[in-house]
Amino acid sequence: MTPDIILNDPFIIADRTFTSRLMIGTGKYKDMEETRQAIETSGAEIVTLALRRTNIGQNPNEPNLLDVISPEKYCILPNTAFCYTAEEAVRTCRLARELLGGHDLVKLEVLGDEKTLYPNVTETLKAAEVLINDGFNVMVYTSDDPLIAKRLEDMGCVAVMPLGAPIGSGLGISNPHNIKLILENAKVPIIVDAGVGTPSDATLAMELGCAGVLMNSAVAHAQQPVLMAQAMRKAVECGREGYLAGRMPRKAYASASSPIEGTIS
Ligand SMILES: CC(=O)[C@@H](O)[C@H](O)COP(=O)(O)O
Repeated sequence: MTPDIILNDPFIIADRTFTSRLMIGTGKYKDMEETRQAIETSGAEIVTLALRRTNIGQNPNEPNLLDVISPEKYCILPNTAFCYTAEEAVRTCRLARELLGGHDLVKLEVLGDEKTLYPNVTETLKAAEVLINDGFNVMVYTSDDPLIAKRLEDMGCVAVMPLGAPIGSGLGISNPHNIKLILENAKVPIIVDAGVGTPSDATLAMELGCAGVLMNSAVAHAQQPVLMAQAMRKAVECGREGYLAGRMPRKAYASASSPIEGTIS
């Protein structure tokens, strides 16, 4: 039987309710079929794509990802990967809105350099302001700096997405303490985006209290992407359930598993 606490645990982004807290990218797969299978197996409902590298209708003669990942089935989240200035990111979001018939949920990422793919926070703040004023619902990729995360929330971003580690690194969550600090003051969903390498990384993010996890490389570059998609689905669910259940207190000393108190007589 599913406990009520799980049944009453909606994941809401920009007034839309989702069941899955795993969000997944579409890059780096062997082919479209593998992309389709992995995404379906992951159970993700929000699927992100880099508009600058993915054809969703800009090139009518090329295969269109939306033929495989249908907007009727998934919430498509266009992202601004490969944008290095606020201006490029804003232009990319506007193009996405046009191509997707007015869809206004976007993932903003403005990158600093090609080596680290770290967010350029100054340009991210600029772009977020323009996009919010233009009516977009902005989910924003950012550093794990708690002050910047709060500022992005206060500006009106609908979700704040601190990195776990650099995009594509698979290094896991390098600074869980910062993620905790971000979570402490957050009123919007905090989603770890980037750097997840293993299911246990995803579980940790969820156990910390994150609302969700967004990943791409850990699934697409696994030796068995579809199997990894399944593992990630379970890992995110498992971490969420563990978070809601509440961990036992840590103790400095042992405590017998069958103590006298509480013995059933
Ligand atoms: C897919 C996406 O939107 C990116 O932010 C990023 O690619 C995710 O990072 P990983 O590939 O490290 O999971």
